[in-house]
Formats: sequence, C-alpha cells, structure tokens
Amino acid sequence: MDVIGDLVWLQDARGLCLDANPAFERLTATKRVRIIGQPLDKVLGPAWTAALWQPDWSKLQSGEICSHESRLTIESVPCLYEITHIPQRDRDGELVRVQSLARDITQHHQRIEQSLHDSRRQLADVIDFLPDALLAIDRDKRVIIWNKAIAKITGIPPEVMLGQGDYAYTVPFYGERRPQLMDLVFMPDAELERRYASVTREGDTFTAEGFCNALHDGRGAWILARVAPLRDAAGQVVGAIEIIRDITERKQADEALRRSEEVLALFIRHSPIYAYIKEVTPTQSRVLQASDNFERMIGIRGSDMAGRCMDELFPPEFAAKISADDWRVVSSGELLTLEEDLDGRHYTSLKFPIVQGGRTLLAGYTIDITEHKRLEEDLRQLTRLDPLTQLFNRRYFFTRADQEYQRFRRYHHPMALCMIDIDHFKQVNDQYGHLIGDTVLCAVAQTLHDNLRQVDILARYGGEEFVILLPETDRQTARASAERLRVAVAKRRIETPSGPVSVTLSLGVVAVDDGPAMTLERLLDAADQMLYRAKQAGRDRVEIRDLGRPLESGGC
Ligand SMILES: Nc1nc2c(ncn2[C@@H]2O[C@H](COP(=O)(O)OP(=O)(O)OP(=O)(O)O)[C@@H](O)[C@H]2O)c(=O)[nH]1
Repeated sequence: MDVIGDLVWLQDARGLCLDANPAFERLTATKRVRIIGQPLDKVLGPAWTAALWQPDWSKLQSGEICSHESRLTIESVPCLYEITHIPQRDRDGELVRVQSLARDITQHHQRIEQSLHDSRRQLADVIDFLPDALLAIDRDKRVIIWNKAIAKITGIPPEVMLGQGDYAYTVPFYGERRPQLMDLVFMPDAELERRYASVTREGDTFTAEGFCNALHDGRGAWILARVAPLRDAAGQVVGAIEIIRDITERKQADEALRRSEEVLALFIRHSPIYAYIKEVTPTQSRVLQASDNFERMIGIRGSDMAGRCMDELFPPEFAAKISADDWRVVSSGELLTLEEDLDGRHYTSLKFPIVQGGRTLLAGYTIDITEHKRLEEDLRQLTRLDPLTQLFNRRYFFTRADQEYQRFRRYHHPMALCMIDIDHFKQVNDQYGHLIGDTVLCAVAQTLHDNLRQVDILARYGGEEFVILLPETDRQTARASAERLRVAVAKRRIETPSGPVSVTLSLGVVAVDDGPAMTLERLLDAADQMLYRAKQAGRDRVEIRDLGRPLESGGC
C-alpha cells in the first residue's frame, strides 16, 4: 500500500465539509470540489463516517480538543488511526468549524505493542529469577503471577495456577481456600490480621509471619510474607502482589537459641556458684542475669539484680574496680581470674567474654573459697607439723632453716644451731611404757617451745631428738639459751598417770658469725658432734663450739 499520509478535513458546525486535503481525496476517491458543502456521511458512507467522525460535542463546544482511535481497513490492510478533532470558535465562543486530522498510527502502535511485549517478557524473567516466592492477583483475585520459586515450594506449576480465582492459591499453603494477607490490601480485616503471628504495616505494605500447615507435604513451614497493592496509572488498586520467604530454618534456629538461652538463664539462676552475665560499656557494667544465691553474698537475689549497674549493688570504689575489670575482659577478649575478699570471706572469680546475638557480653562466676582456704591452711599446717609434739617436723625445719641460713650468708649476722637429745629416754619407755614416753616427749617439746623466742626455729628432729636454729644469736647468747633450756627441762616434774617423771637433756651447740662459709648440713654435723660430746661427757650438759674457735664445754 502506498503511503496515504494524514487526512485533514474541515467541517462547519452543522457537519458540512468545507475543505479536505489530497490524502482525503485519495482515500475517498472523490474530488475535493464534490466534497465541499456535503455532509460527511454522504461523502464517506456510514461505515467510514462512524470510524472517522466521533465528535464529543460538549467538549468541542467548550473549545476542547477531542480524539479517539479507530481501526480501518484500507486497501485490504488493517490499520489503526488516531483521529483528532480541533474546534474553532468565533469571538463569542460559538463553535463555527471543526478541523479534523486522521493519522495512521499502525506502525507506531506495533512498535509500542512490541516494546510492551518485550518489557513483559523481561519482567516475567526477572520474576522467575527471584529467589523468593512471588504471586500476584488481579482485582478479581485471579492469579496473574506465580513464579518458579513459588512453584517450587508449593509443587504447583504456573500453568496450573495462573488464572485461578476463588482463593485457589491459598490451598497449597493452608490446605483450604481462605482469605489471606493479600486481602488486607483490598479491605481492612482485624479478624484476618489476628491469624498471623505479627502483622506490621508500612504505608500500604503489610508484612507478617505465619505458619502454613500444608507446605512441604503437610509438614508445614514458617513464612515471612510481604504484600503490597498493584495500582493502575490512575493510582487505583487493581490487584495485590505478595512475596513469600520460607523462614522455617531461621525460626528453628531462633527457637533453639531461645531454648538454650532459657536453659542458660535457669542454670545461672539456680547455680550453686555465683554466676552472671553482664552488658558492659567502658564506664558501666549492667547485670542481665545472675544467680539467686547472690542473696547470700550481697543480700540481693539474682533475679532482683537484673538490670542493675555495679554502683547500685556495691560500694562506689569496689563498683568502679569491677566495671574496669569487666571492660578490660570485653575489650581485650581475654579471660580474667581474680581473688578477692569481701566482708571477711574469700572469693575467686573467672570472667570471660561471650558473644550472644551478635553482641559481646561478659560472663563470669564467683566461688566462695573461704572454707577451701581454711582447709588448705589446715592441710599446710599438717604437712609442717609433727603430729605428736605439734612442733615443726624435720622436713619443714629444713625449709625454714634454709631460708634463715641464706639470710645469715647474705648479711653475716651471727647464728647458732642446737641439737638436743633426751637422756636415757629408753629407760623412760621401758619403765613407764610407750604412752607415758609420748607424754614426756610432748612435755619436753612444750618446755623447749616456752623457753625460746618467736624467731627461733624449733623442730622435732626425729625420735627423742630436737633441733633449734637461733637467728641473730652469738656464742654467749647461744650458750645462755641452751643452758636455760637444759635447766628448764631438768627442773620440770612431768605429770603422768604413773606419777611425775623428770628427764634431762644433752645439748650440742654451734655458733657462727662472720666465719668461713659453711653449708647447713655441715653446721648440723658439727652440732651433732657437740651433742655426742655432751653425751660422752656425762649427759645433762651443753657442749658448744664457736666455729673457728677452740672447743669449750659447760653444764652440771
Ligand atoms: N615413747 C616414744 N619413744 C620414742 C619415740 N621415738 C623414739 N623413742 C624411743 O627413744 C629411745 C631412744 O633410745 P636410745 O637411742 O637408745 O637412747 P637413750 O635411751 O635416750 O639414751 P641416750 O640417748 O644415750 O641418752 C628408744 O627407746 C625409742 O624407742 C616416740 O615417739 N615415742
């Protein structure tokens, strides 16, 4: 078909033709002169006139342009024409003429159709590509979008669901036809809102979580759904679109986390130790959970401590120290162990950072170790003491004597060592029995202890032998001390169930000052030799040797 071009013609207010262009002449196969003064239907015939001449008289009379589209078949080819009627009015506003223009928009229309088709295709691809399930319904609640993701979670392919109405799309989710979240887009429904776990509204968009019992072959699934209205160009709601996300795994993880937090909270609350979790900032620590038995420590139950800061629970200085320690742990990520005394009791604490819900908190526990400390001290004493006499035992004597001897070596202060043996003790045992022998041993130990200074280190050396290290003691003082012990024991009448018993002592003493370097063992040897000497010389006496000086002896 040759291009005809735009048809242009002019009519007066009565509809008689006033003029027409060549394209009009060609289309009507009528000469212009024959058209002028004729009514249009006489020129074009009723069918063509109906297609080209659809004036809106009220618009034209008020001076408004009006237009419409018409399908025409020209030379056997279907065409689409856009027809525009332009009113011309006189000075008084009376409509006098109408100029009309008919333009062939067939190709333009085809291009638009094609582009629309392409856009629809691309949109369909995008919708199918979305990982989230997507469906849309029109105003009549018929399904117009059902993407691959929703087909996957429901098992219903798009070709089955598209076009379906009467809530068919709710069956794969709920096993029944029922109103659902999308219906809120069309009309508010409080009863419907209550069916969902939580509905939030933002503008005209609704978001909700819900459990869909029919999904996954009836096992059910939690979904997060978001719906919004679909509007036409005029802003009228013409449908609704819904995006659905399966959040079952997240829900299960949330539930598992909630349960474990519950267990942790119960564990902390009823823990026999003082356990807690705190939220920590550089300046303040706030209790989130704490054991109820904190009541024993600070008089407040753990459940009442929740939400409180350190300065609401402890004196200011102590609170500041706790907060600083807590921040150190959280900021460094390192574990902290502490030992502290509070109101006469001894506590050990362990603090460490934990990550909960993406934030770093402080967890810790405190144990009251007062009893433990006491037992430990008792045990320590037990390992140091001779069980019969309650004097230091030989092993602990060496520990203490060694420390003292190091001091002597460092400062060159005088020092003395004294070995003591009860005379003829075998006879005591033989005459009175071993138990009385024990009583005598204890009495001698007590007498020695009572006649020594605090700084002197007295120990049971073994059997009926004792040893004393006398720090800061020169030869004369050592002699005097040994004599004092000898006399005190000799004078004592030891009361026993078998009557009073008296014993004497032999004492061997060595005194050293800034003399030649010696080991403790050699000093003990030397003292032992002096003791032997005392025994040889008749017992109940003191033999003393000043290392570096000649031997001397004394006693009764
Ligand atoms: N009852 C009692 N006797 C003890 C204990 N340890 C040692 N003995 C006794 O002490 C006595 C020591 O005797 P000996 O070494 O012969 O010396 P002694 O009789 O004291 O005589 P001299 O040391 O030579 O004066 C022995 O009979 C031991 O059994 C003890 O723990 N309890």
